[in-house]
Amino acid sequence: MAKFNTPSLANSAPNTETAQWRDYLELTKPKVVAMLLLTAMVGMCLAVPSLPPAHAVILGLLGIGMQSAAAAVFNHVIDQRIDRQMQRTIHRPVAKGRVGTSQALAFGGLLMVAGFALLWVLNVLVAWLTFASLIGYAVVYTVWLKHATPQNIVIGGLAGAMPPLLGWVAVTGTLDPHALLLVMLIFTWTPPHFWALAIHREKDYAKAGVPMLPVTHGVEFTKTMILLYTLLLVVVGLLPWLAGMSGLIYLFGSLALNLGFAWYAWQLKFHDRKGLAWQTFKYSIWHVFGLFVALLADHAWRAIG
Ligand code: HEM
Ligand SMILES: CC(C)=CCC/C(C)=C/CC/C(C)=C/COP(=O)(O)OP(=O)(O)O
Repeated sequence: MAKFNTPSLANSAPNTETAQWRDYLELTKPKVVAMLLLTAMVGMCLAVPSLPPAHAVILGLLGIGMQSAAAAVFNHVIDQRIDRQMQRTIHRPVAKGRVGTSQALAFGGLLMVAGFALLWVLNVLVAWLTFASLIGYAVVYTVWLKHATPQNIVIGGLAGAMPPLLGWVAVTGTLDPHALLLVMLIFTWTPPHFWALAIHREKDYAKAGVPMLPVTHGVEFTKTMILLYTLLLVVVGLLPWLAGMSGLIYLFGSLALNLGFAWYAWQLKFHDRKGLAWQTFKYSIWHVFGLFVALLADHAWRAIG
């Protein structure tokens, strides 16, 4: 059994370069947070028959965005040692020492408190649920799950899947089963999204001693899991339509996107070629974007129709 690393802040890199504002922006994982905010906004729009109130949209997106960004900053601090061991992450601001651990913690702390306060103004439920997601990603996933089990990203994926529900609660102040269907979509999407990348970067994870599925169970098994999850996604993708939450625009949009993802996964499993795992990962990002745009377009069409 291989020995896997546990996180530690020891062995910090010397602070040899000066931090720039771009380094602080990078710490927040801006593209990931932008996608999380799109899913949150779709949750807000689907929560009400017409347009959600402007103050809930503005405060909600700011608060969810700041808390997500804070979680990403804490992830950089906690992961700095493994980030230094992987080609993909070696140049990150904390790993390289351009931003010190205390500066990053202060920056993350500020975002966390400000984000929590903004959401608290909206309603207590959204403030606590968003904070729980932050803890889920920054502490439960990054500190513990990531190093404990190859199911790390399946369980930890719940935090990243929460924003549509958070957006929904920001607007209504209550939990609704329809919002859980949106969470299920991202929850099922996350394993093929990440494992495609993990196959492409398998050596990085092996070197850093992180027990990702391709490292612990091999690439072939991981490809089978990717295929199974994309097939499951085809089924889960039908639920918003079956539940009457979304109409035909969503149904056909999601079927096309989900079958496209399953096709990539099939190729990866049975007709792999150089670079296909990376292409599958890239597809997953356009896929989740398209899926939530389809939900939004469908909702808008039904609202004006
Ligand atoms: C536990 C759950 C997740 C894991 C482990 C994960 C993992 C990753 C990793 C490692 C990357 C970096 C790839 C690179 O360096 O090029 C990435 C990129 C990305 N992920 Fe995820 N992800 C998760 C959830 C999500 C969610 C929920 C979303 C949004 C709905 C998302 C959206 C993105 C986007 C947009 C990128 C591209 C970022 C860029 O190009 O800078 N991810 N993901
Ligand atoms: C409040 C709230 C909704 C919190 C969720 C925040 C958040 C940024 C979720 C995205 C998940 C993600 C990018 C995981 C990758 O982490 P990784 O450490 O495996 O990847 P890395 O090696 O690229 O850092």
